[in-house]
Amino acid sequence: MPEILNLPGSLLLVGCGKMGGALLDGWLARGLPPKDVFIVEPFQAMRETLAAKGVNVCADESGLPKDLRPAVILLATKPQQFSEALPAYARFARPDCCYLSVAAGKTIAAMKQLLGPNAVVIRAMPNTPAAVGRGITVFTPDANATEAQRRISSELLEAVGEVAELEDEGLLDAVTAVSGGGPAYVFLLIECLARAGVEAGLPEALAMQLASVTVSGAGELARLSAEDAATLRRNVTSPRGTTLEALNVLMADDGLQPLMTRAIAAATRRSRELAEND
Ligand SMILES: NC(=O)C1=CN([C@@H]2O[C@H](COP(=O)(O)OP(=O)(O)OC[C@H]3O[C@@H](n4cnc5c(N)ncnc54)[C@H](O)[C@@H]3O)[C@@H](O)[C@H]2O)C=CC1
Ligand SMILES: O=C(O)[C@@H]1CCC=N1
Repeated sequence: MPEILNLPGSLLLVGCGKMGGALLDGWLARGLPPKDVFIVEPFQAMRETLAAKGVNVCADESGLPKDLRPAVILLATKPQQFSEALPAYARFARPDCCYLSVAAGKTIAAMKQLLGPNAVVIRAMPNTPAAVGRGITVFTPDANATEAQRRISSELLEAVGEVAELEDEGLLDAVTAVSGGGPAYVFLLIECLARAGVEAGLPEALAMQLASVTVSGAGELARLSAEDAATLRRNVTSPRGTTLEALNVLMADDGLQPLMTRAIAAATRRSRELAEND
């Protein structure tokens, strides 16, 4: 795990909802000192929860210390809140400060329009398993980001999971569809598997336990095994056995693949739309 205690300044979080909170929890669990974290969060109940973690919290930008010099500013409001929220943070735009955005769709160019042309912006797409150190983030740095800023951003993100850097920012819309939203599809799979179990006669609590433990166990096996997903699937599928009957349904021409392809195309399209419109 990389050392994240050596940020050359404080960390400012703008918006600490589900994604900002997942990253924060991951960083705090990995030793980021709460006193070095400043958070702007308008939702009062959330501020109270955050204050209990020992971080510095305020309701808007005017509550930040005047001499604050953040090394990294995490932008984690909804994309629809960017036009209103970001201009207040333009004053931090200096070569030694980078803005790390996790917003779906919002391009580096669009953010620089709100933060000023000299702002160093890194566009990232993480996912909520970051909260338990098992996220995956893909990021694209602004052309003006220094090597040190790329490294700091990468190390922060590596502290909560795997990281890949992409030169082609245009691919981040597909990344958003696949891994940004991916946990939601997996949770839906758990829900569907459990519901189907109930419909097959199982008690609800047992069906949910079976579905949830099976999905996390299969995920862990896929992660740790030297075999690829298709081989692991075949390993479960006995000739003339039970799994084959289910897979014949799921792998039919109108089965899971065309459905998933359509779902990912729809999310990718929406991410592209968010660049311009709300
Ligand atoms: N939820 C997820 O799984 C993922 C979300 N994202 C991105 O993360 C960003 C945040 O999404 P969520 O955490 O899901 O939304 P959220 O609604 O849970 O969090 C947004 C937070 O921003 C706060 N906020 C609103 N206006 C603000 C302002 N002017 N200044 C400071 N804070 C403000 C809200 O009170 C809220 O707590 C979005 O841009 C989304 O695209 C990216 C990857 C995954
Ligand atoms: O649904 C969304 O727009 C965000 C981006 C990826 C996951 N949640």
